[in-house]
Amino acid sequence: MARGKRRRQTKPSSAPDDDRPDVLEKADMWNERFSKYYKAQNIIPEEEWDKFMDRLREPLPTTFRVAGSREIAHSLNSTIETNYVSQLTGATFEGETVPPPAKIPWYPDGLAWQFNVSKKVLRKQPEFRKFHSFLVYETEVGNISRQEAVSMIPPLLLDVEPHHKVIDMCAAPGSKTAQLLEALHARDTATATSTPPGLLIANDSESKRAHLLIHQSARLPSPAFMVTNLDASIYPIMRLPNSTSTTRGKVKNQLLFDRILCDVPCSGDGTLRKNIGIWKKWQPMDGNGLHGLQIRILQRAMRMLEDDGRIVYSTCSLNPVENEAVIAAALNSNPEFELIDVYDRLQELVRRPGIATWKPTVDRNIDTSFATWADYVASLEGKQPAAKMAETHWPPANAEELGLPKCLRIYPHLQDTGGFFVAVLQKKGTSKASAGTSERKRPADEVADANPENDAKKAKFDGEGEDDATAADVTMLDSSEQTNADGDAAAQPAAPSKSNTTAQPRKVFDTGFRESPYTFLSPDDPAIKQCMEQLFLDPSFPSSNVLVRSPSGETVRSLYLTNDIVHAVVAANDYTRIRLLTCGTKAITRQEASKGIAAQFRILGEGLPVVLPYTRPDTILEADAAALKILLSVYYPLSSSFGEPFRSAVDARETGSHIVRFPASSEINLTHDLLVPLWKSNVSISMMIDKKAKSALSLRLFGEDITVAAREAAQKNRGARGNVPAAAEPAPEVTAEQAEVEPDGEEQTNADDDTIIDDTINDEHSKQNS
Ligand SMILES: C[S@@+](CC[C@H](N)C(=O)[O-])C[C@H]1O[C@@H](n2cnc3c(N)ncnc32)[C@H](O)[C@@H]1O
Repeated sequence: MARGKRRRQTKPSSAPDDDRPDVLEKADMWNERFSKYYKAQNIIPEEEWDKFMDRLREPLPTTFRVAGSREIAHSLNSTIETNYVSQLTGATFEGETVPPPAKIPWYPDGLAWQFNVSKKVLRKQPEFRKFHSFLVYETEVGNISRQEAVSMIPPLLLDVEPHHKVIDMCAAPGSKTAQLLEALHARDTATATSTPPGLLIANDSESKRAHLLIHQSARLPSPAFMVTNLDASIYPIMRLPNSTSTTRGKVKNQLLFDRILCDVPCSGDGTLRKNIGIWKKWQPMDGNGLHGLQIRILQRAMRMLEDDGRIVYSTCSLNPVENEAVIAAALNSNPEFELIDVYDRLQELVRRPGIATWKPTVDRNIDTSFATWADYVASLEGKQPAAKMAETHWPPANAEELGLPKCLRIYPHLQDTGGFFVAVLQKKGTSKASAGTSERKRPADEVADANPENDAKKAKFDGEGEDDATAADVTMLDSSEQTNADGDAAAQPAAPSKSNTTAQPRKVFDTGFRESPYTFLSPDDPAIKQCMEQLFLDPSFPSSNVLVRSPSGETVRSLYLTNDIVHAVVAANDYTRIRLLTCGTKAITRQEASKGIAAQFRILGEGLPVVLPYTRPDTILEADAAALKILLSVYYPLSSSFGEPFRSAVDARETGSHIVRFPASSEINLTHDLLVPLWKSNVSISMMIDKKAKSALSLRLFGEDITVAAREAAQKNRGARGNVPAAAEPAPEVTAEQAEVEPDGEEQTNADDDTIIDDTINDEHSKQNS
């Protein structure tokens, strides 16, 4: 049976290559210090210890979440249930039954799944191989998110609503960010993106990882999204313009957040089942060393929270020093906060309560003999304590009063998951999940804190006196110390103003920051007018929220759409100070002039859901399943390849960007209308979505990949295997003129190149502390 198949075993000398990742030397899955440390913490009952350790040595099941808008998610979920689970039920491999995917019992609406098969089964068992291709392609287009089950918990407990201002303090690579973005977009339909009134800022201090967030978010384009690249422990104050401010922070017009996720960097020992290298490397001083940063990030979040807001703190570590000790220290330094009891949430999730006693080790050999910090200091007889030890590593005297059992501890042996810790915090006296901004009077201690004399003692981040982090809370970092991607400190010119833009020139704070400026176009900018005309956009198009990424806005190439609050934040803050990597969604691009066609704007594949609500409905072309099949299987079909009435409708159009609708049809398993951008050249048309999206669509609708890319890949594979190629595939009819616009995205892939089990993008802890 499958569990036995997945158990890691000593590697037999004849093990085939494709089994290697599942096979480990037994000695690699033992760490004396780990066992000694966690036995001392008494977090696992004695009678469960062996089960706990055994489960840690087993590979983690593959888990995924059905993502995207509610409508799309539910229809894809029923495809999984009806098409795949039924086919996979009773599947066998090498004489043994392989269990089909099963729903994760506690995930809302049954939208998360898990399955437990080896790579060998995925590659060689025909039904699983097909399911695997489906998962790879749907992941590529953002309809499925491969994510560890426990990692799905924090966003669920944050209860994000479309009007919330949300920040994900340590967001990369972004699996939780994607969940938060989906919650913000809960009102999206199957075809169109809503424009939520709220905002999500995803932040990560590591530049390369922060760029991953941009890649990830392209899967769910949002006008409400921003990415910043800052140290979360000293996250600067952001302002809102006077007219937009709905908040009453200590600093005038400060942007405060309704929801904050602190999924902090941690030792990651809860991911042992996935990151097996941790068995060798684990040592307790890593957790001791991260404890201070973890506290500072949480304290910073507390200062950025709206009165009735909510913070979720999480780690994938089992170590109380990174968990309860951090919560206790943060609560004691901010007594206006409390833990929320979430025991009534996600009821089928088996969890254990947080603990109020633990024993930090003062060295790597697991010396947990000191009951208190005072005992430890006394033992030093005047010598300096070890650098990594602080009083907050120990349980505080008031640990029992802090309600630490309200935290959630997830252990691998309880429900076949990774290990995880989650705590939910709010300000005292505020309701659990209240929505909107608060009219509650600020507590007296906060009013006292707002005293300018107190502020004078506050540490400064950017020299403007904007940061309200106390010196005790933060490690100071001069902006010049913040590294940019290139480590280069070349000066960036300030964004010059231009008559037709709304951007004002501002001081450049971080001269090492090399991103291009964000310039909002004036609503009557000629480029916007031209774009609205060419793309048949309705006057309701939010032309005041269109930005370009160029110093003065004169080279209008790609147009980004934002919502009002993102516009307000960009307008009121210097983008270099907040190290803004992206904001809004890239929706439209200018197609440079080519033979016979003047430069024109076109809608990007990923931008269509955002632009669609503003497109005049009478300008959308209608087509049928036969036309879709041609558009998927040929790169640049001639209009004469299509049947009527689509053919005449296309012929009647000008060259340029158009939108086509394929109505829902049970004939091809199309549960909702499908809308895609088209490009019409002089003689042909092409569908402007990337190759992977085409393959995903083809698999979903026709049960096979009929795309040119798949045929080419199959031919290449046959060639590589030295087989005589099958009869030549019909070559698409392409001329140089037809090929003037490439469908979005250049990547060409074969489902077999990519393994859902090995999704390194989502391997959130492998590099987090690098
Ligand atoms: C646990 S991972 C986050 C995983 C992410 N939330 C997800 O679900 O995909 C922690 C992240 O914190 C980032 N990080 C480390 N120190 C940081 C700091 N001082 N400020 C902000 N981010 C930090 C790391 O680069 C890493 O990406």
